[in-house]
Amino acid sequence: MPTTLGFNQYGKAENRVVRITRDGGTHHIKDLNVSVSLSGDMADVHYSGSNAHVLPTDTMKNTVYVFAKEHGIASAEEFGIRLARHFVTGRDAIHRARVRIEEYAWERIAAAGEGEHSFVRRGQETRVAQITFDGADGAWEVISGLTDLTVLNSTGSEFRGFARDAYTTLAETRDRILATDVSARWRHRWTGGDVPPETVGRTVGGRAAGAGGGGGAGSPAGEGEAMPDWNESYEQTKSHLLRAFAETYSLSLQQTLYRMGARVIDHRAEIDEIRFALPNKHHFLVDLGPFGLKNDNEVYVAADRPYGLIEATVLRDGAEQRIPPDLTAV
Ligand SMILES: O=c1[nH]c(=O)c2[nH]c(=O)[nH]c2[nH]1
Repeated sequence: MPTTLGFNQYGKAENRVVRITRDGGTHHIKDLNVSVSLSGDMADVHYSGSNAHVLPTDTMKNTVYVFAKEHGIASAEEFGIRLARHFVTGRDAIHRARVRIEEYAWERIAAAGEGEHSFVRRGQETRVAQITFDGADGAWEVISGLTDLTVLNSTGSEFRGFARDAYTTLAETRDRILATDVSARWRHRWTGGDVPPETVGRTVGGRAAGAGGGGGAGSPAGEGEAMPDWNESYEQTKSHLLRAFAETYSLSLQQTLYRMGARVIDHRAEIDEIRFALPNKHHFLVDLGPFGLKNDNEVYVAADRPYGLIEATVLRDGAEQRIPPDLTAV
């Protein structure tokens, strides 16, 4: 039966890298989970088993660790850009690279008294980034985001006036708990331009680091948008999300979602699109009547499932919708 190879990519998933930067007795920590996927001229390995174009996934893993040593990790985005550019510009057979990164945050234990090298894992959100570089047109796509940013408003939320059918039993409420684990991805307008200096062709331990070739980044320096300050952009975006959640008097989680997205688009010029998946973490009032007690919005049961799942994209006017609908795929 005739068959053809469809879209394919390969890489090393979940390279866990912890980079310590020593500044005298003060240490800084970056803790990432990096997944690399490459695609390009890979028909032969699938059809005939020739590995001539196949850079081993083991090499990708090594590259992650060597780049962490040599360049440090200024931000997940910058690290991902450096890796994606290296793979695409370093080898003719690789046409496209996608680098996904999760970053786990650590906070200093201030009162440790043991020097500045003790940390406690921050229990808040996980920061994520996905960098895609297409060598054919030199286009970069940087999507940043976060998962599991858990937030709760203990009042200022209603849900009423909803559609009803024969199966509707939900009571209207003018005062409920609104809680969610924010999962959001935002796409930066930046698509190339002032990429940091090329590293392909430099030497590592006396050996050539890349397989030659390369040339510069995807787009000539100076063209296009300035590259954002990724860390500043992340912190500001997170802060706008939190403030919009807190400041919106909510008529539904859908409305709150839209306000959160619109606030980011309004305040952050570098972001064109933001997508959310917000579980509605229901809190139900406990019936304390059997005990002769009134429950004046004081005692709730936090249900873990089922949960409502509210998903939407908010776009700058004229921007294209490019973040995939399923956020677990980004
Ligand atoms: O904010 C909400 N949106 C809904 O669509 C919905 N549906 C539901 O049962 N409760 C809620 N709450």
